[in-house]
Amino acid sequence: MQAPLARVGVLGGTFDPIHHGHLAAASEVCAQLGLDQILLTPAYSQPFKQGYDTETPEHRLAMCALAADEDERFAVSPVDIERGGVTYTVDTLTDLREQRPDAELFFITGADAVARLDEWKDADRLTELATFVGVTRPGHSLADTTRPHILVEAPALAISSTDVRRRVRAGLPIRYLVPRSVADYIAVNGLYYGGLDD
Ligand SMILES: Nc1ncnc2c1ncn2[C@@H]1O[C@H](COP(=O)(O)OP(=O)(O)OP(=O)(O)O)[C@@H](O)[C@H]1O
Ligand SMILES: O=C(O)c1ccc[n+]([C@@H]2O[C@H](COP(=O)([O-])O)[C@@H](O)[C@H]2O)c1
Repeated sequence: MQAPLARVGVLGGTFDPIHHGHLAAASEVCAQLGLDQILLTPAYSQPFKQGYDTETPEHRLAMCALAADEDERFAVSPVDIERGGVTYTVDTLTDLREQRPDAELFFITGADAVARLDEWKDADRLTELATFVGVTRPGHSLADTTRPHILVEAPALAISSTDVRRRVRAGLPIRYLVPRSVADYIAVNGLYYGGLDD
C-alpha cells in the first residue's frame, strides 16, 4: 500500500522580519487543516514589492530559521532565495513539488491577498499545484474571489513587518511582536535602525 502524502503548508513571505502574526497564522492553519509541516519560504524579491528596499535575503532567511527552531512543525525552505530573481509562486510550487513528490502542498497567504490571485503569474496553474489557504488578518478585509481556496480564521494579531521596522527605528520595543531570538538577531546585526521605509 502507498504511504499517504505528507500534508505540507507553504507560507511564502517577504519576512522583513518574520513576526508572531506570521507564526500564529501558520500554526492555526497547521492545526485546523491537520498539516504535517509548515515551510516558511522567504521570497528573494516579491513581484508586487519591486522598488522597495528590503533587508538582504540572507538576514531574512536567518531570522526565519531562528523562528522555525522554536517549533518542531516549522522548517525553512531557501528555494526562492536560491533561485533568485523575482519570486513567482508558480516557480516556488513547481520547485517544491520536484523536491517533495511525497507532499500535498497548501499555499498559505493573507485572505486579502487571495483577491489579487488573478494578478499572479500563471494564476490558473497555481491552484492546480497547491490548495490555496487564505488566513484572516486584522485590518485587511476578506477577499471576494472566484479562485478556489480554504478560508481559515487565525488569531487576530495586528502585527506587520512594517510596524516592527518602524518600532526598531523609533527605539520602541519589539519584544512579544517577534520571537526573542529574532529580536536579538535584529539588535546584534543592527537591522532596521537605518533607512528602510523612509
Ligand atoms: N498579522 C498577520 N496575520 C495574518 N497573516 C499575516 C499577518 N502578517 C502577515 N501575514 C501574511 O503572511 C504573508 C507574508 O507576509 P509579509 O512577509 O509580507 O509580512 P507583512 O507583515 O505583511 O509585511 P509588510 O508590513 O512589510 O508588508 C502574507 O500572505 C501576509 O498576508
Ligand atoms: O506569483 C506571483 O505573481 C506573486 C505575486 C504576489 C505575491 N506572491 C508571493 O506571495 C507571498 C507573500 O508575499 P508578501 O510580500 O505579502 O509577503 C510571497 O511568497 C510572494 O512571492 C507571488
